[in-house]
Amino acid sequence: MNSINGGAIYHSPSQMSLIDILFPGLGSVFVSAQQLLAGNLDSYTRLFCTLGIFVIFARYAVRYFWDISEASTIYVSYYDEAYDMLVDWIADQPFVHNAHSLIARVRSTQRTSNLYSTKKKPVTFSPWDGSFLFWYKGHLLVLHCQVKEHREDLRISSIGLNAKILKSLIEECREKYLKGTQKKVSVFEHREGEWKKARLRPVRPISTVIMDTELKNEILKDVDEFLDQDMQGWYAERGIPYKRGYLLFGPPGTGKSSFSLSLAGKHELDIYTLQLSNISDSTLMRLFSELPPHCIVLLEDVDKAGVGRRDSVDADQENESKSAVTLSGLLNVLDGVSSQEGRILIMTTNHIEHLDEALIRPGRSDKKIHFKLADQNISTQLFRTVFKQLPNQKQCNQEYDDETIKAFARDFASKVPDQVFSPAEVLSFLLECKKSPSDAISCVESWVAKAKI
Ligand SMILES: Nc1ncnc2c1ncn2[C@@H]1O[C@H](COP(=O)(O)OP(=O)(O)OP(=O)(O)O)[C@@H](O)[C@H]1O
Repeated sequence: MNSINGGAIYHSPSQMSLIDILFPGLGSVFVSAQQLLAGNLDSYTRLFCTLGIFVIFARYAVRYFWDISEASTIYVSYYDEAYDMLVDWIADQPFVHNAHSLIARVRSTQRTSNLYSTKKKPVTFSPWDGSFLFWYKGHLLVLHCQVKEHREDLRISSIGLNAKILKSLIEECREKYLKGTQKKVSVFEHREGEWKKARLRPVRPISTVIMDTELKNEILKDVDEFLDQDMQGWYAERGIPYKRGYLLFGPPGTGKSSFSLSLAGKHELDIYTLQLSNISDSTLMRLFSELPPHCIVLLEDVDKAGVGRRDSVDADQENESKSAVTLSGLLNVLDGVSSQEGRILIMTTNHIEHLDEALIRPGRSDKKIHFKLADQNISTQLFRTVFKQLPNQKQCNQEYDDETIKAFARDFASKVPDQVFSPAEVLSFLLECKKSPSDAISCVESWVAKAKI
């Protein structure tokens, strides 16, 4: 109900709030319009009221025009890497600062440029759950963010039926993203049955993974050959599935995961990693069918999943409660047509003896690589890795030249018993003494004595 008192117009509160709920901002437009019509405002107030009405109507008009006009749209699913590309690009756009609905993320894994940020817990903002207008190369575009069950799908629209400008935007996002992920390995994990990029890891040079040199070269050559450009055709002509499998086995801390990551970095491949202990056969099948061509699939600790030896009844029963993936489910996936061509499978285990023969036979595990505890050679190389002189870096041990470090390394290694400590343990000790190679040598015997107890 309206009432007029001394020239002022009042609306009943319930009426105004209903208008505001249905059309945010429109209530105040009505008030201003009524006051204008009543003609009881001074000239400044009238000007402000007119401008206010114009702005608010313009906002509704743009939205209305957008809705009725023909628009081109590109949809980007949360589970597609294009989502990461777009979100990474959006976070740097000026329109983010004016967005009315934002999500704050601490060191989001999607962002590429924050990887080495020195700021503690950097927060990034992205538009969230709403529609946002922005200009791109002279075109007015709208970004729609739709939140569904804690995830968000994105849509970008432009006026007109030609999607060229949208494609050009996505291409720009892709280029920026690829620049940001250079010299890094993208690690994908499964989330709710879909692959999702979980993190970016810096490429670790394969030379820093210390193992038997001959064995390392043999594996690297095998992978090089497999990934050779002509190889896909070679396999196809012979009707052999184009895939390769490696089983890395050995005690914890011997470099199996490090080797897998380095290999991915060397060949610029992404890693798709799976813990078999928390997925079902059908999810496994689906995830394998969605792998891109040319990637590394890393199945870590396969012995811990429910895929132990068939002849071990106790182990099977114990495993059944731990995992929904069955041995036959895994074998089907490894052999099946759903497995992408050109994929490299790496399985790791601390207990090769717990694995079924079927899983480790050639064709599924083409090469079995034993990662061993540290011997003299590995200890020597680890020492040299920690204390080597690097150009353009502030050195902790500038007083020692390469020859001296080599001699120290031999001395150090002679004091570390063979096949007792993992490379991870030796490395951890060396890092404690990283400022002084001579301390490493003088303290190693007492460390060995203590660590062996
Ligand atoms: N052979 C090695 N050469 C260089 N560094 C190594 C080596 N082995 C282990 N390390 C170091 O030890 C740490 C643990 O290694 P990693 O995770 O690769 O071992 P793993 O064999 O995969 O262990 P797990 O079986 O427990 O998964 C890493 O930080 C890595 O740098």
